[in-house]
Parts: sequence; C-alpha cells; structure tokens
Amino acid sequence: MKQRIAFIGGGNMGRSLIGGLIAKGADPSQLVVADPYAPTLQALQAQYNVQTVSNNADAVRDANVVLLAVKPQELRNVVSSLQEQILRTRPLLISIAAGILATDIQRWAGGLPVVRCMPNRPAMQGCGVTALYANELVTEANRALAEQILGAVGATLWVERETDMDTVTAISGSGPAYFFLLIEMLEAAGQSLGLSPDVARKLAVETAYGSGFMAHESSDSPATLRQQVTSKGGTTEAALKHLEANNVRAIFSQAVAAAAQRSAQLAKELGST
Ligand SMILES: NC(=O)C1=CN([C@@H]2O[C@H](COP(=O)(O)OP(=O)(O)OC[C@H]3O[C@@H](n4cnc5c(N)ncnc54)[C@H](O)[C@@H]3O)[C@@H](O)[C@H]2O)C=CC1
Ligand SMILES: O=C(O)[C@@H]1CCC=N1
Repeated sequence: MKQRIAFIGGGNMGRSLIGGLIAKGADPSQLVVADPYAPTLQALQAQYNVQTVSNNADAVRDANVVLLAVKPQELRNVVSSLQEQILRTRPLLISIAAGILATDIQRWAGGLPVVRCMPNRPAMQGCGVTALYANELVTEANRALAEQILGAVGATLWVERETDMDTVTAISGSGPAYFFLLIEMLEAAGQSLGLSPDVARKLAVETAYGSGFMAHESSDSPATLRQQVTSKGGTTEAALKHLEANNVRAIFSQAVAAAAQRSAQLAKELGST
C-alpha cells in the first residue's frame, strides 16, 4: 500500500524527517505538511516539493499515517481538534513529542492507537536513531509501519517500558546538542589558543565526524578507542586528566539526568487529565 503521511508541524524535526525520507527516495507526493507558519511551508515546498497546507484537518484528510511533530505544549489541542476526523479515517498516529505519554495522546485522539517515538535530528542525513514505544492497543501492522517510516532515516529500536522514553530522550533525542556543544567548545578553545576561526571550526567538525564514524564502524568500545588515542605521558592524557579531575563524568551524568527529569515533568504538566 502506498503510504500517505501527514506531518503536523514542519519545524526543525518535521523538516529533518521529511528531508531524510525524501533523500531516501520517498515520493514527495506521499507527504503533506501542515503548519500555521507560512514561511515554513514555503521553504518546505520549495526545497522538497511536498504538498503544504495551513490547516491540520486538510493534511490529515487522506493520510493513513499522521506524524505529530508539534511542540509538546501544542499536542493536546492539535490532537483533540482532529479527533472527529481521525476517528472516521483511522490513520496510524505517530508522536515524536518529548515527554507526552502514549495513553494521553490516545485519549485525546478518542482511543486511536498511538506509536510514541523519539527520533533525532541526524535523521535529516539518514543517520538518525529512533526509539519507539507502543502499548497494547498498537497492532503488529502499526508497529511495522512506524518502524518502516522511522527506519528509512536511521537506526530503530523498541523500548518495552514507556518510562525508558524519558532516558532515551535525554540520550539520543537531546544528544546531538551535546555533541554540537562539544564541537563549539573545541572550536572556541582552538581560537583562544590562536587558530583562525575557519581552521578551528574545520578541525573541530572533522574530528567530531571522524570520531563518530569510527565509533560507529569499530568493534572496539568507545573506551578502547579513547585509550588508543591516549599515549602514556602524552598530550591526550594531559587533557583527560584535567577533565576527570574536574568531574566531567559526574557533570555529564547529572546533565543527562536533568533532561530525563524534564521529559517526565512534561508528561505531568501537559497530560494525564
Ligand atoms: N528538535 C529536535 O531535535 C527534536 C524534537 N523532538 C520533538 O519534536 C517536536 C517538534 O520539535 P521541533 O521541530 O524542534 O519544534 P519547532 O518549533 O521547530 O517545530 C514545531 C512546528 O510546529 C508548528 N506548529 C505550531 N502550532 C501548530 C499547530 N497547531 N498545528 C500545526 N503545526 C503547528 C510550528 O509553526 C513549528 O513549525 C517536539 O514535540 C519535540 O519534543 C523530538 C526529537 C528531536
Ligand atoms: O529539547 C527538546 O525538548 C527536544 C526533545 C529532544 C530534542 N529536542
């Protein structure tokens, strides 16, 4: 069956998924995007030749998959206002919103099953990773369809406990930002030690790319790869000693815990009523 996917929200993540799907060969005529912000729609139309509409109900009309890519704060209104229509056409609902529980979305949708997932921005380049969660209302066919869509733009895995989605969000959903911060910090350090901005940026970005690629391809663990760079009495050891002495691991672990807590808090603030 030829899928027709309606994206509700064409912002950063909607665009990443659309860009990734089209780069992987999806037919733009299979995709429709709804967003109230006209410049977003114009940009998506110009770049990907997808159908764009300013009204969510128009996007959903002929869709067999509705991919909810609005901010968590918008989700309840968006889903509730589509309830009557989707109960007639019964598309598969896929939410990428941080925090919001599948059962809440399901209720706002009048009981339709929902696959909740957490992709990440590298989906745009086809190298994202998405964790998916489905409760008992979701059929095997629904699962397969969600996996097929998100699997087109990167790796996929299923989690069995919904609470794990908070941790997933903190690791891989937010994770690209941590790596971008590290690139920024390397770049700034290079500049403050006298490199030109261009040289510092290129060294930082290529090093991140090479290290990520190597970690992805290698059968060695990241710890082993790190040790292979670290010569006894050498330069890397000097840097790592400084980081360890300043509790970099504890700081990072607390930062990730803060993200996971925020995810759980979003569910409480915005759902379950
Ligand atoms: N940005 C990221 O890296 C990731 C974001 N997410 C989740 O994806 C969702 C979207 O996040 P972003 O794309 O970053 O936000 P964004 O703010 O870039 O995009 C949201 C889009 O929704 C549109 N919008 C607002 N109200 C709407 C409505 N009533 N109907 C239709 N569209 C509406 C906005 O105009 C905007 O274009 C969030 O729930 C977030 O938790 C998940 C994984 C990664
Ligand atoms: O920051 C956020 O809340 C979203 C979810 C994961 C990445 N961005």
